[in-house]
Parts: sequence; structure tokens; C-alpha cells
Amino acid sequence: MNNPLIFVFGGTGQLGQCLQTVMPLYNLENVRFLDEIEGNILDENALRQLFTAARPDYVINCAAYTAVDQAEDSTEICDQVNRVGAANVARYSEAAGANLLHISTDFVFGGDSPKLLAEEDAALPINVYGLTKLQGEQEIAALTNRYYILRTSWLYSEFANNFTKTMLRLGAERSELNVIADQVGTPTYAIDLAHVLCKIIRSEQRPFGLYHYSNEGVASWYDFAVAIFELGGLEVKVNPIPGTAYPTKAKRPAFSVMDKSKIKEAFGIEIPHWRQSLARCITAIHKQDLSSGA
Ligand SMILES: NC(=O)C1=CN([C@@H]2O[C@H](COP(=O)(O)OP(=O)(O)OC[C@H]3O[C@@H](n4cnc5c(N)ncnc54)[C@H](OP(=O)(O)O)[C@@H]3O)[C@@H](O)[C@H]2O)C=CC1
Ligand SMILES: Cc1cn([C@H]2C[C@H](O)[C@@H](COP(=O)(O)OP(=O)(O)O[C@H]3O[C@@H](C)C(=O)[C@@H](O)[C@H]3O)O2)c(=O)[nH]c1=O
Repeated sequence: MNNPLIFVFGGTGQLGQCLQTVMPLYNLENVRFLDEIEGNILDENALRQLFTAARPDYVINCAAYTAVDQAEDSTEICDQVNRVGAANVARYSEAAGANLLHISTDFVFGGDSPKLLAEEDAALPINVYGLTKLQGEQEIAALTNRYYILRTSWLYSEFANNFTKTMLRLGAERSELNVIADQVGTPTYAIDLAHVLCKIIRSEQRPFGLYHYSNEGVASWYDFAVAIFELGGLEVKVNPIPGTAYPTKAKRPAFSVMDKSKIKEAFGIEIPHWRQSLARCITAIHKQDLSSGA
């Protein structure tokens, strides 16, 4: 398919903005990036109108409720967006004959043992966000066969809010920071994930299903913070602390490193190490700062 029509829900969030940057490199230009107003995944009338006016070949669902701590109190809205919204998108995609690409999370795992997590491993979420994301996956699988669900972890980029940008902001204000060292996973540059989504669309393969994708390597939030300051050229003393010393509303998995063999084999993808990708992101952030005069 030369010029597929693609709908991107959550098109102005972090991953949505990465897709806006990357899709033209794959000559994917026939794309509608839908924000929460134009493409509210909870508004069935809006969805009906969108899918009636044009039948997309692909739908990418980046829309989600991602405030992990707030979700513990705002259970209802989190459930609506991550479960019901995902189901709505799947139902309309199926009716239109579109292939659906949906993003899920490492937080579907409880992460209580240091074992590399494969797609078939039992998911056992320990927070509301993770539970609703898992239920969203299950709704999709029940409603359509033409889906790719990509579980990813610890997304960051030059866009929107994320851990890298928070650290750079805090590091500019303070000389010392405490960061959790006993939660281990893999940071993932959202630009790299956007490339993978484009490669899947451009691939001739059709192995629908559930996949794990993150950058390569393993890090604690502490390791990640240290690397951000090193590569960002900031002198900040980072103290490794246990999770118990940084209480948060939501529990987070202690270990959520995912096995990426399946996606690498299915699509012939080479995955950069998280440190390499972090360096590229920090260069992009510095460029943005220069052009905004910051
Ligand atoms: N960020 C991360 O660290 C990780 C994210 N993921 C998953 O990756 C995907 C993309 O995340 P990311 O881009 O970082 O998240 P963002 O929070 O940056 O983007 C999510 C977008 O969804 C929009 N949205 C919220 N509710 C609705 C709705 N009812 N209808 C339409 N749009 C809505 C938000 O709009 P608004 O801001 O206006 O509310 C926002 O633009 C999500 O599925 C997330 O669960 C997976 C692992 C890690
Ligand atoms: C700001 C800060 C955070 N932390 C810790 C708290 C937490 O355990 C960890 C990360 O905090 P954040 O709130 O930035 O990230 P968090 O929202 O937990 O990130 C998660 O988001 C969702 C959407 C996902 O799907 C996950 O893959 C994951 O990326 O860092 C510190 O230890 N020190 C600090 O100064």
C-alpha cells in the first residue's frame, strides 16, 4: 500500500509528537493526528463521524491516561480512557477493516522477580494504571484480530513531560537529588518507538499480535538520572535511595525489563542501547533550547 490513510489518536501527546516528526521519513504523509478534542476516544459520536467520513487503513492509538500516581485516585477516568477508550478504537477499526497499532506498558507486570519478561508471561499489575492498560489490551484482543499491541517502558523524548525533562529541570535548580535505585527497567526513546511503528506499517509482514519493545539494556531510575546529568553536562550529586524512601501513591514494579526477541525476529529490527538513544534525545533537547533562545 503506497499511501495508506492513518488515524493517530493521542496525536498531540509525547508519542504522537514523535510520530509527527518521524512519519514523513517513511513517506507516510496521509495521516490525521487527532487531539483529544477532534478524536476523543470516549466520544462514540465523534468516532462514528471520523470513521464514516474516511476509512483509515491503519489506526495508531497513542491516547491514554498516563498519570500513574493520580490514577490511584482518579480510577474511573483512567479506566474509561485506557480500557473503554481502547475498546472503542478497536471496534471502529475492526468495522472499517483497519489494522490497529496500540501502545501498552511494562507496568502490566508486577515485577517481583528479576526475570526477563516475555509476551506470554503472566501479567499481574500492581497499580490502577497498569491494570487498566492490561484490560485495554484484553478488550482489543477480544474485538479484532488485526492488531499489533506494543508494550513499551519508561518513554522519554524532547516532547511533552517525561523523566528526562523532569531531571534536567530539577538538575538546573538543585545540586543534589535522591533517586530510586531499586526499581529496574529500560528507558525507551519515544522517537525510536515511533520508527518501529512506521516500520511495522511499511513492512510487508502481517504477524499481528502482542510484542515487547523497549531500548536495549537495563537501568534503575538512579542509573537513568546519572546518565541524564552526565550527557546533559550538569553537575548534580545523585543519591541512590530505596523506593521506601520516596513514597508515591502508586506502587511501581521492582523489575520490568522485557525480552524483545519476538519483535526483533518478526520485523528484522535492530534496537539501540538506551544510553545511545538518550544521547540523541539530549542533543535534540539542546537544539530545541538553542532555537527557543533558552
Ligand atoms: N509515557 C511513558 O512513560 C509510557 C507510555 N506508555 C504508553 O504509550 C502511549 C503513549 O504515551 P505518551 O505519549 O507518553 O503519553 P501522553 O500522556 O504524552 O499522551 C497521551 C495522550 O492521550 C490524550 N488523551 C487522554 N485522554 C484522551 C481521550 N479520551 N481521547 C483522546 N485522547 C486522549 C492526552 O491528551 P491530554 O494530554 O490533552 O489529556 C495525551 O495527548 C500510551 O498508551 C501510554 O500508556 C507505555 C510505557 C511508558
Ligand atoms: C522526580 C523523581 C522521581 N523519582 C522516581 C519515582 C518513580 O519511581 C520513578 C519514575 O517517576 P515518574 O513519575 O517520572 O515516572 P512514571 O510515571 O512512574 O513512569 C511510568 O509511566 C507510565 C506511563 C509507564 O507506562 C511506565 O513505563 C513508566 O514510564 O522515579 C525519584 O526517585 N526521584 C525524583 O526526584
